[in-house]
Amino acid sequence: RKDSIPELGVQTFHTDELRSLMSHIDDWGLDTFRIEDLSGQRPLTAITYKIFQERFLLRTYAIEPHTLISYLLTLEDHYQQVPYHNKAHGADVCQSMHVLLNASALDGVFTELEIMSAIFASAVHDVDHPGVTNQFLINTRNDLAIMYNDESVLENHHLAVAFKLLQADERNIFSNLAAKQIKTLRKMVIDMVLATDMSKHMKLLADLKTMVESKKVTGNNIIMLESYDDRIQVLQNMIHCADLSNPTKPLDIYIKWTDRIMEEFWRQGDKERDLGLEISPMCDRHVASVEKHQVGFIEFIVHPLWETWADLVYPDASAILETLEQNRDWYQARLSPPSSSSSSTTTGNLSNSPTNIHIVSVH
Ligand SMILES: COc1ccc(C2=NN(C3CCN(c4nc(N)nc5ccccc45)CC3)C(=O)[C@@H]3CC=CC[C@H]23)cc1OC
Ligand SMILES: [Mg+2]
Ligand SMILES: [Zn+2]
Repeated sequence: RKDSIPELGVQTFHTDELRSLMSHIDDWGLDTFRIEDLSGQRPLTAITYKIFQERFLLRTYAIEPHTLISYLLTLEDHYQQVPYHNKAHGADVCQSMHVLLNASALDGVFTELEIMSAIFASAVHDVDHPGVTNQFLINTRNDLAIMYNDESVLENHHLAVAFKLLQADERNIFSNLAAKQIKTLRKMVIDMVLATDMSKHMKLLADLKTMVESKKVTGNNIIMLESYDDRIQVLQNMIHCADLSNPTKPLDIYIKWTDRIMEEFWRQGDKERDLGLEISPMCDRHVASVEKHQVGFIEFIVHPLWETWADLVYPDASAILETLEQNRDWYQARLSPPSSSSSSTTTGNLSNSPTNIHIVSVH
């Protein structure tokens, strides 16, 4: 083929800066937003291509670079332009999964095929997300809810789109895998993406806690996973952790994700208001309590999950848990009215970075 692939997989006017950023692909807290800007709005293609190269997956599975780029560009184009569940989120969860897979407690635990399945599942896990919840699709009798009988409607749709895109020869990155490998990969990807439905959260967490209590490790603290059920359960919790990793990232990055999810929830609330439907939790922009929602999200969902994950892979996720607790304290501090002698009030958009908050004293 004549048209050669650019070094970083995407056309960019900032090759040096993008190359430098991509050299931090193994780091927690990689700035996905910066990569989105430097990659010509192709964060998912740039990040996933880099991870496939870094893990030698193109060589191991005889994947043609053109084919991988063609699949990734098309996949990326099928992420909708919604505030949060867009291609930048897909790229972020993919890179977060890549880092989680590098935990030393998981050294040599997963096969190459399981690793490729996890990276692929993360990259595709929210493709064609319409920016509304499963409950909204069910309540409005959306075609997708009819198609999937109200069960994990979005997650089933993401999977169907991801696998349909593989059917074109020029995009079939798994064309050189053995039939059995394709069968195994397909099952694992389905099991992982279906596990990103928040309605599965409590069961996932309960099973993870049970696994931690009965944890079996080798001499050098590497986890032993005998059955498929144990192996897929850990992979399901990993993609779930990656999907719920925003509050564990550096504060300035976390705040940007919060701004995006709130705008997406508020747009859903606007639709519900217009339709005369009850406005879903956190979706009413006229009763915005962004800080309260973040503290609740961390207290009830994110921290219990990450605390359990940190137990399983101890001590690998300890620093991540530390950042999560600091970020929770930051939002918590913004909750209580500023305690000062003169009554004072805060103005400006509370959920912005700290520098944007002006505390003025009102007499
Ligand atoms: C950065 O900030 C966020 C990022 C993602 C999400 C996400 N939120 N959720 C749900 C989570 C639980 N929710 C709560 N509902 C009810 N009634 N009460 C609650 C009380 C306290 C906390 C949560 C809830 C409903 C929404 C998804 O389903 C998204 C899709 C998949 C993964 C996570 C996403 C939320 C964020 O901040 C709130
Ligand atoms: Mg999802
Ligand atoms: Zn997601």
